[in-house]
Amino acid sequence: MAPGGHGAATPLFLFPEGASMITLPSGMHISAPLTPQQQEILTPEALAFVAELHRRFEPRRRELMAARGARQARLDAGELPDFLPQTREIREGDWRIAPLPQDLQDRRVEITGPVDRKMIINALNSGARVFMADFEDASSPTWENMVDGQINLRDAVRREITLDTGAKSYRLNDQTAVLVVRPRGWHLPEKHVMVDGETLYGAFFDFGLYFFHNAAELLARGSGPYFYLPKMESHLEARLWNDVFNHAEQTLGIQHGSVKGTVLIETILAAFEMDEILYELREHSAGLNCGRWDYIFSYIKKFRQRGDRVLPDRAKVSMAVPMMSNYSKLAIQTCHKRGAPAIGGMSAFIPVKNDEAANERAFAQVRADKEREATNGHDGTWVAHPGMVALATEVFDRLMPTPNQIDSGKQMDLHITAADLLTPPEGTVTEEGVRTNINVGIQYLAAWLRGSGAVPIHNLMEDAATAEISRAQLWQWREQGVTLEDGRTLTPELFDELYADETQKLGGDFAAAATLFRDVATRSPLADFLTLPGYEQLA
Ligand SMILES: CC(=O)SCCNC(=O)CCNC(=O)[C@H](O)C(C)(C)COP(=O)(O)OP(=O)(O)OC[C@H]1O[C@@H](n2cnc3c(N)ncnc32)[C@H](O)[C@@H]1OP(=O)(O)O
Ligand SMILES: O=CC(=O)O
Ligand SMILES: [Mg+2]
Repeated sequence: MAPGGHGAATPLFLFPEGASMITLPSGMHISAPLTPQQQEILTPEALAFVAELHRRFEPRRRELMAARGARQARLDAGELPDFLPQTREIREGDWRIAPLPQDLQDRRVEITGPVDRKMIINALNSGARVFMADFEDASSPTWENMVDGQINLRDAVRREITLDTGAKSYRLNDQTAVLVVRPRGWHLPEKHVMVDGETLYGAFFDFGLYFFHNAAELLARGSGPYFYLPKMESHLEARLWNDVFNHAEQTLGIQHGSVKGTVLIETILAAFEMDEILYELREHSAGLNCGRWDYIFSYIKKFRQRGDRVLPDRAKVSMAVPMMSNYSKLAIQTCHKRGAPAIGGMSAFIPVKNDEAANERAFAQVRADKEREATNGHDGTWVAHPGMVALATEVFDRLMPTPNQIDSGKQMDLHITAADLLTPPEGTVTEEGVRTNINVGIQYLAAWLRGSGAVPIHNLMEDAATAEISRAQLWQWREQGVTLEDGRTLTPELFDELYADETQKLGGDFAAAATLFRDVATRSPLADFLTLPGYEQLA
């Protein structure tokens, strides 16, 4: 326990200049400077709420992370995932999630983006039905990004968010997107905050602060505290979120069931527990989403030791390959059986400046992706850029004339087996694929270390999930000594040669990122997330 114990309040001296002394809840320490604006978010009451989340739920979070490790050991030993025998009754039972609130009935286009002030305003004004404000894949978790993101969201909820850059002035339109917030996943610490001598985890920090400051206000404005829940690997992890929601509602006197969570099915293990995840959250559920990029990453990570589960070049693992299409159709079927929306995923194509032909190709790729999703039965989709909102809206308006397709009957006759989810697609690994992963991974990490969590690289949106694919593929290909399309084996020596060539092309500015990237792409055992060693280096 930290000095002061539970009984006494802990004083904190703040810096830089102009900062005052605030009182922290007993047992809490913050090792970061706070601006006066940040103190409006990190109030003693809000921090006490967050500390209580830690005290109640941290032991279970830790157990669940240990369970992930134990499961990985079984997968490394050759076990394959399957639907759980012990939850058969839930899968076969006749139940539905609680009715959706009015403003989550029609989610045909959702824009995502970091919690940056300008981008929040642009996203809310973009014409999308929903904006997912992201503390996760799209954000580098610097202290400033995380705390200033809370300031920005508080102002957005109250429609007081503005920005004047000198060049341009930003204000909210009369009609704006519904706000949904994605807190960090269960695995990511918030190293600047300690409670009773233990590190606080990002999920408690992000959820707790947003809920504390905004839940009542959102409800008073006819919306609610809505969340996207990332990177879960089991229904027990969903149960923990549900218990956090119950506790948060009770503590602040918010009506039970007001919180709505949309779970990203973005791990191969969660794909086997979609019914169970919806069931755990049934009073707080707003459906599922196909987080395709982390899903691919998870497949590689979970089967890292298996030569029979090696994926081809990243660019060849599209949503059209059977394993990905089966996963998305199973999500649609599972959700619709339970009265829940099944939201599609993110095409990485973004508008291309100064190259009309490439721009047209990007739009054609996004159109094809959204048409596939709408035709299959998804109830909405994600776009990465305001320039793609109109296109995705046109596709869903054309192919989904109703607010959602929950009662469409699409995919209801489908029978997806474990093999349908697990069989890797055909395709080769090429030298170009190896080089691209090295190049993009290093460029992304360099941006991330500078505080940008989503960046355009080679005309594609790159974020933490896509970077994870790059480095996990390299790790597995090198570890397995994969045979390249040209017949060569990817030995450590060949990897070193290609790596040296790519880093030399990038130049010295990328040295720190290159060193970190090499570490997470080659060191054994494979790091669970590149953001964990990365976070140690983040200012
Ligand atoms: C795997 C997953 O988890 S997907 C979800 C997580 N990933 C994301 O959310 C990525 C979101 N997208 C982005 O961050 C950005 O679109 C990027 C980084 C890919 C490209 O950004 P930029 O290079 O700045 O794009 P560009 O220069 O074309 O932007 C034009 C305008 O649109 C704005 N814009 C671009 N993307 C977004 C967005 N997602 N939300 C809000 N505004 C946006 C820019 O801020 C800029 O505004 P301005 O004209 O007022 O200055
Ligand atoms: O979070 C989304 C993903 O694709 O990963
Ligand atoms: Mg993701």
